[in-house]
Amino acid sequence: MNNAATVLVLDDNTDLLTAARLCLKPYFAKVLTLSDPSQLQSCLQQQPVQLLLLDMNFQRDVSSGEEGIYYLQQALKCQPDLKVVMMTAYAELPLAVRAMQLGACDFIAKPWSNEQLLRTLQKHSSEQTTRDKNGAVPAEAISAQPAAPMLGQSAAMQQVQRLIEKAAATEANILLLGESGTGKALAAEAIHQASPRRQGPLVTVDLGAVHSNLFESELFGHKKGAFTDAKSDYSGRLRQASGGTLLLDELGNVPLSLQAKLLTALQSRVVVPVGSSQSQPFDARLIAATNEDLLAKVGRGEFRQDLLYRINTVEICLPPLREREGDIPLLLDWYLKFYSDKYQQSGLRIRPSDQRQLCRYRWPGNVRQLAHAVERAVVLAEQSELDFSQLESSAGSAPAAAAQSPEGGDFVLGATLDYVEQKTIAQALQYYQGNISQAAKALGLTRAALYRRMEKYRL
Ligand SMILES: Nc1ncnc2c1ncn2[C@@H]1O[C@H](COP(=O)(O)OP(=O)(O)OP(=O)(O)O)[C@@H](O)[C@H]1O
Repeated sequence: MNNAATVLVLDDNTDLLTAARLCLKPYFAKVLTLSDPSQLQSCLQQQPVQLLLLDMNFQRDVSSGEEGIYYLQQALKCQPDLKVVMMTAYAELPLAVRAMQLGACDFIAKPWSNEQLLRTLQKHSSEQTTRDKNGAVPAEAISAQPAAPMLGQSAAMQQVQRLIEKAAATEANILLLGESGTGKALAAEAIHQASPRRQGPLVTVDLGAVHSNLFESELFGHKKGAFTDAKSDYSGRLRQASGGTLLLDELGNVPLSLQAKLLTALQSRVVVPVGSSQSQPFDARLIAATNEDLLAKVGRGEFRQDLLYRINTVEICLPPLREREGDIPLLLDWYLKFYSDKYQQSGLRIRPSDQRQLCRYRWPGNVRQLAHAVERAVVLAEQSELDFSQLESSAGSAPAAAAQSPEGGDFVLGATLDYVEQKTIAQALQYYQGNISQAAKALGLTRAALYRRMEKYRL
C-alpha cells in the first residue's frame, strides 16, 4: 500500500532514525531523516514534506520536552499545513497534549511498535492528501468513516434514528439542524450508509471553511485558466458526488450572490463550471446541515426562501445533549472505552458522583465536548478514577455543580447559556492570544463555528 507522502523523521538518536526508515520506507514515497534539529527549517524549505515525526527531547535539554515544542512551532511557521506527529515517552503525555493544542496532529508513545507507527502516519497522510493545490478534495479521499456509531437511546434520539432510516431509503433532500457538536455530520454519514447510494462517495463540503472567492469553483468546478490559480480543469464537488451523496455543511455560509446559481444547479441537476459555457450533469443526493436559524435568515433577506424550500424536504433536528441527559452515561462509557484503547490504558473509571454531575452539566459543545473531555481525562489520568475538574478550565465553565441554582434545580436559561458561551470563548481567545486555530481546538469547535460565535458575540 504505497503512499505518495514524504515523511521526515527528526530525532537525535540515530538508531531510532534507522529503525523508522526501515519501517516506513516500503510504505511512503520518501523517508528523510535528520538528527540535528537546527537543520529542520532549511530541510523543510528545500523540499516538500507532508509528515513530520518529531521527538520531544534533544540532547541539549534532555527531558523537559520544551525543545520539541520549540521545533514544532518552528516547523509549523515554516509550513503551516504540515502534519506533525510528536514522539513522546509515557510520562510526557501532558506535554504531548500541549503540543496538540499548539498544532501537532497526534502523538505516539515511545517505544512504538512498527504497526502503531505506520497506522498513525498513514491515518494523517490520508488527511493530508485530501486537498490538492486548488484546495479541492479528490473524490476517492472523501468518504470518511464516523469515529463513533450514532449512540443514544433517549426518545429524541430514537425519533432521529427513525427519521434517518425512513429518509435514507428515498432520494429526498434532507436538512440537518442542530447546535454545533450534536452529530449532524455523523447523521449525514448514517443516512449515506443506509441509502441505496452507499457504494458511491459521500462528499462533504464545509462551506464555513471555503474562501468566499472560491465558492463557485469549489462547488461547480472550473476550466483551466479561468482564473490565475486555475492550473488545470477541476470538476467541482457537485460532480464529484455523482453516484453518491453531497453534504453541504454550514449551509448558511453560502453567499446570497451564489444562492440562485446553487438553486438552479439543484433543480436542473447540471452545473456550469467557472470559465465554461457548457453544462455538465451531476447525480448526487443532497444533504445540507446548519446550526443557524435559516428561517430567520430568510426573514432578514440573507437566505433565499426558494433555496430553503428546495433543500428542506425532510428536516431532522439533532437535539442538544443537555436535553437528553439519559444518553450521557452511554456516551461516557463508549468514549471511555474508545480512548482507553487508543491510549492503551486499562481499569479507568468514572466516580459515580462525577457521573451524576456530568449528566447534569450543560455541555455547550454537545457530544464533541463530551468526547474531548473524556479524552483529556484519559490522557491525564494518574489514578484509576478519572479527574474531570479540568472541564472547568478547558471549557471555561464549571461542571454541573456550578450550573445549579442555589436550590439545586436546573436554572440555566438561554440567556445564561449564551453568557457562559461568550465568556468561555473570550477566555480561550485571551489564553491563546487571539490564535483562532488553537482556541477552536481547545473549545472543540471548527474554526468556522468559532468565527460564527465570535461574530454573534462581537468578540
Ligand atoms: N450520537 C452520537 N454518538 C456518538 N458520538 C457522537 C454522537 N453525536 C456526535 N458524536 C461525536 O461528536 C463529534 C461531533 O459530531 P459532528 O461533527 O457530527 O457534529 P456536528 O453537529 O456536525 O458539529 P458542527 O456543527 O460543529 O460541524 C464527532 O466526533 C462525533 O463522532
